[in-house]
This record gives sequence, C-alpha cells and structure tokens, in this order.
Amino acid sequence: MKIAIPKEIKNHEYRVALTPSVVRELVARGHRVAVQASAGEGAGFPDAEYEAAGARIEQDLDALWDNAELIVKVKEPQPEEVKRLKPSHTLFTYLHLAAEESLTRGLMDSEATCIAYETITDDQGALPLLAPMSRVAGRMAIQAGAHSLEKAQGGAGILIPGVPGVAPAKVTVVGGGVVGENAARMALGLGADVTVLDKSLERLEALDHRYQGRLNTVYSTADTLEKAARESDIIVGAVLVPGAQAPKLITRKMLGDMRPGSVLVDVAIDQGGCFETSRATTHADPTYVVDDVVHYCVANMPGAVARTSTQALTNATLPFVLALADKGWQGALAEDDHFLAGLNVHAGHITHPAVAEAFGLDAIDPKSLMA
Ligand SMILES: NC(=O)C1=CN([C@@H]2O[C@H](COP(=O)(O)OP(=O)(O)OC[C@H]3O[C@@H](n4cnc5c(N)ncnc54)[C@H](O)[C@@H]3O)[C@@H](O)[C@H]2O)C=CC1
Ligand SMILES: CC(=O)C(=O)O
Ligand SMILES: [Mg+2]
Repeated sequence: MKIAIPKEIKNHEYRVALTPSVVRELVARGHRVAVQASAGEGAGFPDAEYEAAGARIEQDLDALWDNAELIVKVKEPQPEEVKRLKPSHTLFTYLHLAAEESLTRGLMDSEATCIAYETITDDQGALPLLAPMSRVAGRMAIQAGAHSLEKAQGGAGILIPGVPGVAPAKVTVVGGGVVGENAARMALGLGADVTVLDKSLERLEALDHRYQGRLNTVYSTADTLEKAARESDIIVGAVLVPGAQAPKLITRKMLGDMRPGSVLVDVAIDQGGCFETSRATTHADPTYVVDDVVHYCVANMPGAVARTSTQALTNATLPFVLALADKGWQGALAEDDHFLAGLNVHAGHITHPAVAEAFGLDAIDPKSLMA
C-alpha cells in the first residue's frame, strides 16, 4: 500500500500522524510510506529519523497526495486538503463532521473513503482512538482554566488551590467521561473543590468509587447546571454523544448568573461545543469574553503538547493503520464492526447515522458496502 503522511496545517497543530517507529513497522510489512518534508519536526521527529525507518521524504505536495492510496492525518482536512482528495483515496484521521457541514459536503463531493478516529468503538462501548487525546485535553483543560482565571486574561483573579485561610476555586466538569475524569483528576491535584455532572449514573458511580469522596458527583439536569453556573469559577465542557453535535448545556441566559471573570473551557468544541456561546478558537488566540465570562474553545488542544500527544495517539492508531495497509479499507472494516463504526463517508454517501442526522441527510448502512 502507498501511504502518505502530510504535514498538519491547522493553526498551531504540531502533531504528526505516524512516528518513525510506526513507519518502520509498515515498511517491514512491504508498504511504501511517503512523509511530507518536516511533517514530524513539531513533534520532535526530524526527517532523518523517518528516512532511517524506511520512509521517503517528499517535498512535492502534489506528488505526495496524487501517488497515495492511504492518507493518514491527525486533524480534519482543511479546505486546501479537501480539494486534493479523490475517489481512490482512503483518509484516516479525526473528522468531527457533525460540527462542520461544509467539510462534510466537501468530503462527500471528493468521493473518497473517509474513516474517522473518533467514531471507532470497542467492546467496552468506549472510543479507543479518541481516548488518548481526550486524556491529554482533559488534563490541559485545567491548565487553560487556571491561566484564564488570571486577571490579565480577563479572569476573576482566583488561584485554583487558594492559600491557607482562602478557599480554593470551585471547578465543575460537565460530562464525566475520559476528558471529564482527566480534568477532575488535575483539578483535584491542584486542590480545587471539584464537582462532576453527568447523565450516566454508571459513570457517576464509577467516579465516586474511584475518588473515594474527594469529588462531588451530581446528576446533570437543567437545575443542577443552573446551580453550577451560579457557583463555579471554572466549568469544563466534556460531554459527548458519539458522532453527533454536542448538546448546548450552558445557555446564554445562564451566563448572566455566572460570576464576572469566571471561565468556561469547552473541550467539546470539536463537536460544536456544549455551551451556547462557544465558538472555536485557536492556540494563537484561544480566549474571548462574553458577558464577563472568559471562554476557552480550542478545537485541537493536544496539538500544543505535540510530542506527548503524537506518541499517545500513534500507540492507539498503530493496529488500525496496519490493518488498513495490509487489507485495504474493505478487508479491514469487513472483519471488525468496531472499525466499521469509524467509516463516516464513502463514495459520496454518509455512512454514520449521527453525522447524517446532524444535517438532515440520509445515511447508507456501511454494512451494505462490505458485500
Ligand atoms: N478540544 C479538543 O482538543 C479535544 C476535544 N475532545 C472532545 O471532548 C469531548 C468529550 O470526549 P470524551 O471525554 O472522550 O467522551 P466520553 O464519551 O468519554 O465522555 C462523554 C461523557 O458525556 C456524558 N454526557 C453525554 N450527554 C450528556 C448530557 N446531556 N449531560 C451530561 N453528560 C452527558 C456521557 O455520559 C459521557 O460520560 C468530545 O467532544 C471530544 O471530541 C477530545 C479531545 C481533544
Ligand atoms: C480529538 C481532537 O479533535 C484532537 O485531538 O484534536
Ligand atoms: Mg477539530
């Protein structure tokens, strides 16, 4: 299989889709890997390491894309990348289509086969290729929140742990999955007063058991969300309905009840955001203020810690990349229903029901493509 690894072009995105170690595994199995010049530099992997692993370093972007059968990326394709896709391509990357109709339509028009990391499932009902980046983003959410609480950033001027004689900050995490648990763990480590809201009693029970009373677990309702808005210094948005747009849980009206200088960190922004006033920001300009509330809504948070994130991501993607390379998309997906759940677009059709629903379009059953 001819595999291409483009350099990521999203704002301040320094991750790369494959490390030299993964390239070595692919080359050992007879695959040909082309890596765009300097693609790994931001994550600390120079071209020479890819060459030593058996990759070809490609300077010419047209040649990189045109000659590829399988393209492995990190972030959703940007408009200039969408233009390069063609029906013979298999694209394997984060897509987050429910948040972006124009990208969805662009991928349909390209007629390429597009497999999303974030909708691949596992036997436990979890999302194994989203989880590594959710761990990173959850941990970063508290760093971002702590910084945003400083006066110079528009925050209320609160230090998360407080000091003896001064109470710590109240941190509320909405959604107690992978992002939520990692955010809660960091906030606890900093000495915050932490509450997790979720609609899943099973998740709340697991968190209660694991943290032995050190955090508060609260069932998520309009009432408990309103209370959280009134009382929190930081609210982290960490809900997910896989493949779908995030529900808007903190409304514009609730902002009026929040304390001036409090902070919303919307990690769920890559699925459209779970606060009504959220809009995607970049690492270059990560925050903005609405009604005296600081909003941090960066859609590629892990890109800022590219070395850690690239290693964590590729540890998880490796078996899937090997399967695609060895068997082709039809062979790999036909024998694994969890992998098949990653197929979002094929030959102009949407193949994921939640993505189709987000835009009122029809989905085809991906199983019908496996015959
Ligand atoms: N901004 C960024 O850079 C990154 C964003 N993410 C995003 O963070 C979000 C969360 O991801 P994970 O933690 O991995 O998902 P997850 O599936 O592990 O957890 C989501 C949690 O939300 C809960 N939930 C769903 N609907 C809810 C509702 N209406 N009220 C309360 N809780 C609700 C679920 O019960 C679940 O416990 C996703 O949108 C993901 O794409 C992940 C990594 C990086
Ligand atoms: C999950 C995601 O969007 C990211 O890691 O950037
Ligand atoms: Mg995104």
